[in-house]
Amino acid sequence: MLSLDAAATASQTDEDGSIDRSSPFASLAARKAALGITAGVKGFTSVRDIAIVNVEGAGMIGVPGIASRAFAALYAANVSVVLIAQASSEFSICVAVPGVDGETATAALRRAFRIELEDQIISSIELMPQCCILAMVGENMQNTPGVSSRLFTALANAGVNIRAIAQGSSEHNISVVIYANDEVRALRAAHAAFYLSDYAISVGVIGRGLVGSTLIDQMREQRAKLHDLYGVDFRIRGIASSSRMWLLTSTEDLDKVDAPGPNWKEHFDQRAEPLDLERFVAHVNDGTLPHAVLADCTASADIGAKYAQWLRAGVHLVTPNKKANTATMAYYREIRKAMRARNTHFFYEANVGAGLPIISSIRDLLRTGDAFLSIEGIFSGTLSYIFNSFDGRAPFSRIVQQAKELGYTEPDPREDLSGADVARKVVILGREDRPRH
Ligand SMILES: NC(=O)C1=CN([C@@H]2O[C@H](COP(=O)(O)OP(=O)(O)OC[C@H]3O[C@@H](n4cnc5c(N)ncnc54)[C@H](OP(=O)(O)O)[C@@H]3O)[C@@H](O)[C@H]2O)C=CC1
Ligand SMILES: N[C@@H](CC=O)C(=O)O
Repeated sequence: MLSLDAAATASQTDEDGSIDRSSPFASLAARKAALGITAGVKGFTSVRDIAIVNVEGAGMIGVPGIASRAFAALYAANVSVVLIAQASSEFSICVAVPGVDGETATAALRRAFRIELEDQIISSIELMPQCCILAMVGENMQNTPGVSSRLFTALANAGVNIRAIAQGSSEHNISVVIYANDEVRALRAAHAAFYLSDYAISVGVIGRGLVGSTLIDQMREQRAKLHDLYGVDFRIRGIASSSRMWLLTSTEDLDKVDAPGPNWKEHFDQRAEPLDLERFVAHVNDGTLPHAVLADCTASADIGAKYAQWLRAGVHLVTPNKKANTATMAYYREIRKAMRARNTHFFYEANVGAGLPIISSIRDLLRTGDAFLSIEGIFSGTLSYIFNSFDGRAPFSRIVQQAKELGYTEPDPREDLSGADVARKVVILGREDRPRH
């Protein structure tokens, strides 16, 4: 049994009920608890090694005695029932039992309902092994609307599928049955949703050039502040270049790894292994942290072509890379479909205007009734620099070289010089004009 209790964090509230602000990070949960933001939830517990048995059939509807016979059969087989769920349609009854008793329970129920199974009154009695129960408990949850909704949303956002739900009318315990593999991810997501712990986010950075390195440095600089203000705990768990990757464990800190060298770039040089993109993504999204984010800081179309697959696997994406958003319309739509299917996010504000909030501003305007009349702007830092700097005295190639050194150009400056980069930005903005993709 794995249990995380809010009491540990709640103890950071002073005895007189005031909030201890001496430790800004540790006191976040206590601050939230004192403000009532934890919605009366005291903690979460998981019960491992559970199997569920589902008895299903339209012929059960309105027929008295089915539940009584089912439980009598389980009692006779000496199986203890841990959780019961039945929807008001009476179409199915689901019981959770200890994993070791799953086969026995299924066989006992099949024996008890042999005739109903033959007559198709009951259509199936199925065993679903390898589950666990996540229980949310708290006396003060009673009469607090929205508690279950917050739990279910958190689990959905973490990509955790709920297989059965039970809530006693006392409202002190809401239990959900989930796949055993999702246990850690679910516990962390549930805790974070009720501010009983931090939002731990597993981050993988693909591309460690100008943008990738700057992003990593900014995350390191901002980490403490984001943790304090929002309870967000970024863990960089992987960094990749075009040929190599460095995988960190979920507790390894980028600055305190067991490797010589004063900074992460040197650690990367010493510890990176040959790139295996599939393994890289699987490592970042290995389920030990509830949320996984990939930051694609390349200009690679091959990487962009993986977005739909990754979003469908429950990984969130953030990128300055324009290739995916300017691929075929079919692929553009596929990405949006994948996001909807798994509740994943795809953020690409830096596709146009670098650090300026152009895409979000346009979306705001479109959502509040404005419409595109035309798209005009200066879309290329590289071309602006060249036009402002070229006066015939220095060779054109030197000006382009300077633009590259200043970090304005694409990895391949021909993308800027040919106008392809500008065209991509305009396509990306134009495609924002179709809210129902
Ligand atoms: N520069 C800017 O001001 C802005 C840039 N952008 C966009 O940001 C992205 C990155 O630009 P920038 O940082 O300047 O480029 P860099 O050339 O500095 O870095 C690119 C990085 O991507 C890596 N890479 C390339 N292909 C792959 C691959 N297939 N798999 C894994 N890694 C790969 C490279 O690896 P290696 O180290 O092995 O070469 C390198 O580390 C581009 O899409 C660009 O359009 C967006 C807004 C502004
Ligand atoms: N190469 C681009 C920068 C990123 O989009 C430019 O010159 O504006």
